[in-house]
Amino acid sequence: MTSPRFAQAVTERTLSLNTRLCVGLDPRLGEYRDVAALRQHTLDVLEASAPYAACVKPQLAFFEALGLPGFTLLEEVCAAARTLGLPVLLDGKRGDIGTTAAAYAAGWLSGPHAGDALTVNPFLGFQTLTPFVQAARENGGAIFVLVKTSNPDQQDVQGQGVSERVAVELARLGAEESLEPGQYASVGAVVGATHPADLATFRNLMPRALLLLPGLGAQGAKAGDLAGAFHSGGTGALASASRAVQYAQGLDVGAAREAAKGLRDELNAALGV
Ligand SMILES: O=C(O)c1cc(=O)[nH]c(=O)n1[C@@H]1O[C@H](COP(=O)(O)O)[C@@H](O)[C@H]1O
Repeated sequence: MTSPRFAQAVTERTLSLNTRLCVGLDPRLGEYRDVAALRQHTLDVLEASAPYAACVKPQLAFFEALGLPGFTLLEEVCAAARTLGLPVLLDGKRGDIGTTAAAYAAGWLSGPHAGDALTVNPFLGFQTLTPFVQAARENGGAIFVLVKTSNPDQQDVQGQGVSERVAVELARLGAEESLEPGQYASVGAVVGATHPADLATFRNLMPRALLLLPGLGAQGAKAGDLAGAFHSGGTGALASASRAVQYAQGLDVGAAREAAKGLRDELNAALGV
């Protein structure tokens, strides 16, 4: 097992740049006149928001929807992020049985389009997480497993204690890793920023997991409500916004930069850091 490089890089960036913001890239073809314009704007938003971001989270669905040009753009985004020093968390929410899970893990955590981390769906059972956990640990990468998603109807499937059961399993996986104080495991968790009342509970259930908190901005979550997800000093969680940055004011890249800066500042103000 190598040291959890992704978690470490994010934490170092959080502390050195004083930011807990994850910038999501969800490039929607309908916003642009063509793929070339989408490509340029996506790369411009990445560069403009990078100084305020602890990591970047490309949503694979929007790249896959473009076909081959989408995969080319994804490679460009990953390369640009690395140049900017930004860790890349691919949002794919993958999950499947046995060898298929292994193929997803190989593809997205070590293949040609790989990121540093990947979101993973645990619905098929805890054993199906194993190839993802192994790949993350072998590469020093990370996975972020869905615990309680940001959408209101998550309750249909994730209610009745299911989210808590997943959290307990992720805590068990995290405890397998030998970590220095202040380090986070290669197994993280997704907990919607739209559930502020539950954040402290999940923080306590998974003390060594980095928490990804999507839903900031467009889904109504407020930076001021997220303190329960963080450890003292403002580490341990990443609040994520996609549309609220990328399309803050249409395709205005300056507005995207200001939106990222504003969210970073609001998060810091709420945490007193
Ligand atoms: O894993 C995610 O990032 C994720 C989990 C979740 O519970 N809710 C959620 O919205 N997301 C993703 O985060 C992004 C949210 O986009 P905005 O609502 O525009 O910020 C989308 O790419 C979603 O797929």
